[in-house]
Amino acid sequence: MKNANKYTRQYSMPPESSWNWVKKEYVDKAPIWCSVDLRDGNQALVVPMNLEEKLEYFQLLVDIGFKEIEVGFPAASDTEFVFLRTLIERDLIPDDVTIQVLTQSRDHIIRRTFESLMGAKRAIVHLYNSTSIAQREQVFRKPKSEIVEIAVSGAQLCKQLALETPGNFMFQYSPESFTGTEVDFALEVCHAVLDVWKPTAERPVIINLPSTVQLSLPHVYASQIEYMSNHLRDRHPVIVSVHPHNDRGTGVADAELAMLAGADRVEGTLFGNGERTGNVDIVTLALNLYSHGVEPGLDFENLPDIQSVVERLTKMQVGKRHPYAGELVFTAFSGSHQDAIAKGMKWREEEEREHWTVPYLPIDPKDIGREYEGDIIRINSQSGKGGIGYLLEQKYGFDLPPRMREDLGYAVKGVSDRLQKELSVDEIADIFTEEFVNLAEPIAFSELKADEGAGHPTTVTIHTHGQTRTIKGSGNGRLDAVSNALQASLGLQYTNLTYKEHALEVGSGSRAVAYISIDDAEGRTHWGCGIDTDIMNASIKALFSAINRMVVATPTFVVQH
Ligand SMILES: CC(=O)SCCNC(=O)CCNC(=O)[C@H](O)C(C)(C)COP(=O)(O)OP(=O)(O)OC[C@H]1O[C@@H](n2cnc3c(N)ncnc32)[C@H](O)[C@@H]1OP(=O)(O)O
Ligand SMILES: CC(C)C(=O)C(=O)O
Ligand SMILES: [Mg+2]
Repeated sequence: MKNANKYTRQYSMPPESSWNWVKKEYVDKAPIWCSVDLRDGNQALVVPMNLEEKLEYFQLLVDIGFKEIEVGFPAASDTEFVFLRTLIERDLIPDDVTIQVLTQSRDHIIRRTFESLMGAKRAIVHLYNSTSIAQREQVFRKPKSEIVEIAVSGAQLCKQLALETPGNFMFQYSPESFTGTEVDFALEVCHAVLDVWKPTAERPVIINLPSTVQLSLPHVYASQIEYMSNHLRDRHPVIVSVHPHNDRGTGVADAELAMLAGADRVEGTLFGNGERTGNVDIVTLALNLYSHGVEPGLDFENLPDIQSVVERLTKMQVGKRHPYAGELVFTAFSGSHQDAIAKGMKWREEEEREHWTVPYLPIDPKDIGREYEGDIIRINSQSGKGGIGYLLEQKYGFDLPPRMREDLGYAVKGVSDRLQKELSVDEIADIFTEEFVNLAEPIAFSELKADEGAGHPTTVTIHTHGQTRTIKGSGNGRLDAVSNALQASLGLQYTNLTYKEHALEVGSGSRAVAYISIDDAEGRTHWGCGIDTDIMNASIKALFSAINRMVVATPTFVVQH
């Protein structure tokens, strides 16, 4: 990059820092949440929401549990004005929800804002003007004293109109572009406004300190917030609020560190919609708290439904890697992650632990309405036996022996690699069936007859090379007898027969499944699986499957006729 010297840092550290927030390990209580989706989010949409869409969005925010909702900038347009009038006239604002409206510090805009509030039982009137060096120099072209005057005159008019308008009004002031403002000057403007509004315990004032544009690392913002919180005269009737944006990609960090530094309240939007790179994402903030065992006070138990409503109304898409909500954020494709997740889930079931500690999954996806199947483990050519076996067990009930999982794993990865695509559980089950289950080529099992006498004498009917044959054998059990008959009659050579069986509880009808491995003359292991309503037939089919895999893998072998 040739032009780095074109840029310089545009923020200032506060005159002093106590750094007390650094010593706090985590945020131990939820802040007061304020949604600004309907204002900051809406003003940044290519096509802002219409009346019906705003009404639906408002209801969504109420259902999630927001108690403070900035419903718009009523002086900005007819749609904004009519929306607020509709909320008031149709009595759509629940008693425990306070609406908030934004206004510039300009006479006619403040007056229009109060007109829009006629009949509201309660509201927060949010007044702002820009205070940063850049805005003072370039936009307003005014000295500090005149910037203070803009804020003070607006605050005075708000106070006067609040007295003249029926309803219960609370005030909020934002030194907009706070992060580009000298912190002491921001403090001076806020004090001037507070001197007009005179907050009390019964009627507190909100001082909102936005990172209108993120200019610094998050610890700088936290230090600025801490300084403001510590130096506001008469701090207690003041609610310190933050309003982070996300220009440097650290909106969440800004909000979290600001809470450690003394912020009582956070303004943000669902999934971070908002100007440029967006406002801070309240979903992420709330679920970050939740993942530390702190009740966030907002209900995201059905996040996928909330997301689809937001996407439909805003016509914006939530990214696939977006924290908590993105399609892929609980998904492990890679083998070692899948293996650890599968083992962690099993361990959790066995140990019955209270706290969630499954590797790679910061929270239980089920808590926010996500499914395990199709959400957590997905299979491509980077996947491993652990994940593949886990999926097959979860959906189809096959509890494969570990070494057989390995063989299946290679078969599945091979298909995914060849086709260059992800495979579904059903496709994995098809590969498993095709490659390992009830294989009947070149040797098919037909019938078993238990003969009389010691040593489990057995007659087996088989089909091979278009012929039906009857072969006999005996052994230390029925399966051993069948195996001996096959080895003696067909010239097969193998050793080390291993065996596992279980009932197949998934799916209709009760069936048994058996897994068998054999080692051929060169020491290679071949696995087979058999499924049948009868456990003995299942084992024999598993043996035939293993033998058939061995025969197919040994092109030089000829079945004796
Ligand atoms: C960081 C934020 O998100 S702040 C919120 C921003 N949101 C919006 O602006 C969305 C809604 N806004 C609008 O629809 C329009 O801006 C309106 C209707 C409010 C006002 O429209 P207009 O008066 O036509 O235009 P505009 O907003 O460009 O006004 C600019 C003037 O207001 C002044 N101004 C801007 N903001 C403020 C403020 N907060 N307080 C006082 N004066 C302000 C500017 O200095 C400029 O003054 P000038 O006329 O002397 O040059
Ligand atoms: C109006 C203010 C609070 C704002 O949206 C911002 O500064 O980002
Ligand atoms: Mg904003």
